[in-house]
Amino acid sequence: MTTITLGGTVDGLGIDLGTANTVVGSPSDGIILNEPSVMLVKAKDPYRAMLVGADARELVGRTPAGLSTVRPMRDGVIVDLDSARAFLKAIIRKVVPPWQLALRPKGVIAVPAGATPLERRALLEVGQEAGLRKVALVPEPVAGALGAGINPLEPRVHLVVDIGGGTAEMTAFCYGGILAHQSCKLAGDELTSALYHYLRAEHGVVVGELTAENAKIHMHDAGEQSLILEGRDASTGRVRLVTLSTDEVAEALRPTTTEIVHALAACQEELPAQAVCDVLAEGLIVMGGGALLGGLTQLLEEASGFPVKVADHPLTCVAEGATRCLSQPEVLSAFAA
Ligand SMILES: Nc1ncnc2c1ncn2[C@@H]1O[C@H](COP(=O)(O)OP(=O)(O)OP(=O)(O)O)[C@@H](O)[C@H]1O
Repeated sequence: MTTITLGGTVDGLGIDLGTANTVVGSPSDGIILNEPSVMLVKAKDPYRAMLVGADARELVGRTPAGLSTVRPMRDGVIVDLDSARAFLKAIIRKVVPPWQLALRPKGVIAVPAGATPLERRALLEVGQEAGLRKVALVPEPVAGALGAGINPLEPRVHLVVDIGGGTAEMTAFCYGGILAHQSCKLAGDELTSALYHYLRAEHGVVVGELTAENAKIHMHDAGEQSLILEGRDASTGRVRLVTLSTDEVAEALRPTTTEIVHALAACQEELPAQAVCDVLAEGLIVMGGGALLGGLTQLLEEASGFPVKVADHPLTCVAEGATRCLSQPEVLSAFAA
C-alpha cells in the first residue's frame, strides 16, 4: 500500500511492529502504513535508516558493499534496541507530518502474547524514544480479534491463531483474560527458508529470499500447474530455471506446518472443556500472513476439529485492533501485563 502522511492532528497511532511487516493505523484514517520491517543502513552508521519499508526491501539480497539491510524484529520481539528505535522513528516520520512530531502522538503497540516482561519493557522504551508520548501494549491476538470485530471482553471464549513471519501464536481468551496460550517460533519466515533449503537440496538450485517467498505465496495461484523459478546452479554458479510442482512446495513446507499444528494441539489441551463449545460455535480465527498459505486452513480444520475462519483482513487486523484500543482503554487495562 502507499503510505499516507496524515494532514490533520495525529492524536494516536496503533502499531503492529511485526517481524515481517509493520502496519500502522490512525483513528481518523484507518490503516495508513503497511510496509516490510526492513531498513537500509550504512555499515559505518548502522543506526540511521537510509531507507525503510518497501524501498529497503527492494535491496534485500542485492545490497552493495558498505550498506546492509537490517530487520529490527525477530520472532515478534526486538532484536536490537538501537536498530528498533531507528526503524520506528523512521516509520513515525513517514506518517506524522514534521510540524506535528513535537506533539508526540500516543501509541498502542501490539506485542506477542508470549513476550517476556523484559521484551515488553524494551518495546515500551523504544516506542517512547522513537517519538511517541505515551505507549501502551496490547497482546497481538487480542488486538487482532478486536480488529476482526470480536469483543475480547465478552464472557465467551475465542481461540485465535496468528501466523506471522517469526512466530505462530495460539491464544484463547475470555472476559478480558487469557485462558490458554502456546507459541511456536516456526512461522512464515521459516516456511520461506524451508522452501529455499528444499530447492538447494533437491534441485541443486540457490534462489534469493524474495524468490522463495514469492513461490510460497503464489503456490496456490498455480493450481495444478507448476511454478518456474530462476536461480543459480549450486555447483556451477550458472543461471538455471527450475520447475517446482505445488506438491513439492507442500512437501517442503510440511515439517513447519506440522510444528504449527502441534502447537495448536498443545493449546487445545489447555482449554477448559466448557470453552470447546464456544470455539466450536464461533470457529477458530486465523490471522497473520501465514493464514493465507494455500491449504493451511484445511490442515488446521482437520487437526483441531474446529471450523476455521480467516479474519477479513489477516495482515492488518492487529494494527486495526491496536488503533481501536486508543479509544477503548478498558481493553488495555483488562489485558495489561
Ligand atoms: N498469500 C500468502 N501466502 C502465504 N504466506 C503469506 C502470504 N502473504 C504473506 N505471507 C507471509 O506472512 C508472513 C508475514 O505475515 P505478518 O505480516 O502477519 O507477520 P508479522 O506480523 O510481521 O510477524 P510476527 O507476527 O511474527 O511478528 C511472511 O512470512 C509472508 O511471507
